[in-house]
Amino acid sequence: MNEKDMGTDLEKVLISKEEIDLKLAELAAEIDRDYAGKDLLIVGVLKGAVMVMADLARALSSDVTMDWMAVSSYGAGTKSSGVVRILKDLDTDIAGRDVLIVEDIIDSGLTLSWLLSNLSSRGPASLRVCTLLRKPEAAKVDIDVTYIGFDIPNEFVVGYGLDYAEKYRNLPFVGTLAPHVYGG
Ligand SMILES: O=P(O)(O)OC[C@H]1O[C@H](OP(=O)(O)OP(=O)(O)O)[C@H](O)[C@@H]1O
Ligand code: HPA
Ligand SMILES: [Mg+2]
Repeated sequence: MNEKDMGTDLEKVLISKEEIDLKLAELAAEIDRDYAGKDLLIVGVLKGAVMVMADLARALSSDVTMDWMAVSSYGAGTKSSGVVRILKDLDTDIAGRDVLIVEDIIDSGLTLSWLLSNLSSRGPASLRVCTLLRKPEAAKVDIDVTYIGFDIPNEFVVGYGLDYAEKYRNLPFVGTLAPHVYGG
């Protein structure tokens, strides 16, 4: 294991910090190009997207504004409950704004599907999604995602914002958890 010693909890590093940095630089260049001349608002979905937001925002050359929404659908387990709760709403009125939702992961897609319908009802000029990770095999709903970092296998991952029972978010890479940690 590199960078931080997480003992035997982690099984393997799936995506290294270097791979994440390179990918975010590519995505930022695309976003800069696509929104040139626009007044983009990026919306991070707390808490998982904190690292992606922080690093993506710094990789962008354009001026953007940032806001946050907190929703939760996972609780302490490894499965989405499908019930999404707003824990913190946006401070910004997004009517007429170009909005880009930034996520750490699309797993079942239930969180984002709910969020997209919630935010689109507020009348943004445009609404798109950027996610670092996506699990194509886990999708329960089809979501149109414009900016995707990595498609990953259907395994529970942690690190770089992603948690298991609120732990491991501060790992600088994305890794898989050893089954004994979650009783697998
Ligand atoms: O596609 P889905 O199956 O809906 O899963 C993806 C969502 O689940 C996680 O958030 P969570 O609700 O666990 O809260 P957190 O961001 O605070 O960890 C993750 O950060 C995504 O927001
Ligand atoms: O694989 C995952 N890991 C951590 N949090 C998550 N939320 C959805 N999928 C995941
Ligand atoms: Mg989240």
